[in-house]
Amino acid sequence: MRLVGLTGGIASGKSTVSSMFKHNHISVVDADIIARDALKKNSGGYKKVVAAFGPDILQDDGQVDRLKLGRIVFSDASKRQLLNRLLAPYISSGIFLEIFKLWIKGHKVIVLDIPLLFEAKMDKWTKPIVVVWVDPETQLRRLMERDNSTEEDARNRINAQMSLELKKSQADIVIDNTGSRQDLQERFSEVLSQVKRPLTWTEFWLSRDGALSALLGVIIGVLAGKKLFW
Ligand SMILES: CC(C)(COP(=O)(O)OP(=O)(O)OC[C@H]1O[C@@H](n2cnc3c(N)ncnc32)[C@H](O)[C@@H]1O)[C@@H](O)C(=O)NCCC(=O)NCCS
Ligand SMILES: Nc1ncnc2c1ncn2[C@@H]1O[C@H](COP(=O)(O)OP(=O)(O)OP(=O)(O)O)[C@@H](O)[C@H]1O
Repeated sequence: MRLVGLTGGIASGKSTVSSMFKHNHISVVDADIIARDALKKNSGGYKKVVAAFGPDILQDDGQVDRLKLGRIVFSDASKRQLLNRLLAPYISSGIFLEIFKLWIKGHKVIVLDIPLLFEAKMDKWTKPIVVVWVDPETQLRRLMERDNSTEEDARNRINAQMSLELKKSQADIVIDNTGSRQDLQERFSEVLSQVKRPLTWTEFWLSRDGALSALLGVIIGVLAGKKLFW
């Protein structure tokens, strides 16, 4: 099994690239969706977060007001670390559960779309690591346009993450998404062929089919050994 890490900065284009993988029938595990589930009303993560941040972060319907919580944690590093600490166990177990479900189904290449791949030290599980990079001005403009946010809010969110330059330096593959969507599509086609190249032996043994072949080999070996000795 090949676990491809897909990461980048906020609004650098991870979800756009992730949709391209899905269109090409490659499974994607989306950490943002798992993180959203971890904050759903009455879940374990929700209870811990409400206990720590107080009922002021709730909407009238009892759900977490994500905009409000976002404003708090993206402008205060210690509160952000607290939120990360509370949700991390739910997010990582959610990611591993999704990987396991796809492994059972026999998927051989799985893309992990994890914004905080490096920050959460999950990069050690993935190879290759694809970083979607964008120049700082384009990143700020796209973020403000997409979220309809002020420059201050957008800068706070960008500064809450490890620098995109550092992420780029630790990548196996960099996708520069500063240009047009057409440019991105062209670069994506090159990356897709790298991601889909044949599995290495190690990756094969880690896949469901590889593990079953190994098990079958052991069973045949044991049976053949028994026949020889009895
Ligand atoms: C603070 C929250 C409620 C804000 O929700 P909101 O709907 O406004 O944003 P959303 O969840 O869609 O995240 C948008 C982007 O923000 C960035 N981001 C999210 N959480 C963090 C964080 N803790 N630190 C740095 N960047 C973050 C990511 O690039 C993400 O793609 C939410 O982001 C959250 O619960 N974050 C903590 C969980 C987490 O770490 N998520 C990232 C998954 S690896
Ligand atoms: N090449 C491009 N040209 C123009 N707009 C783009 C391009 N790529 C992405 N966008 C737009 O930029 C915005 C950010 O992209 P996207 O949502 O894919 O980023 P992201 O990295 O997934 O963000 P987040 O970290 O918040 O999840 C979106 O509005 C998207 O439509």
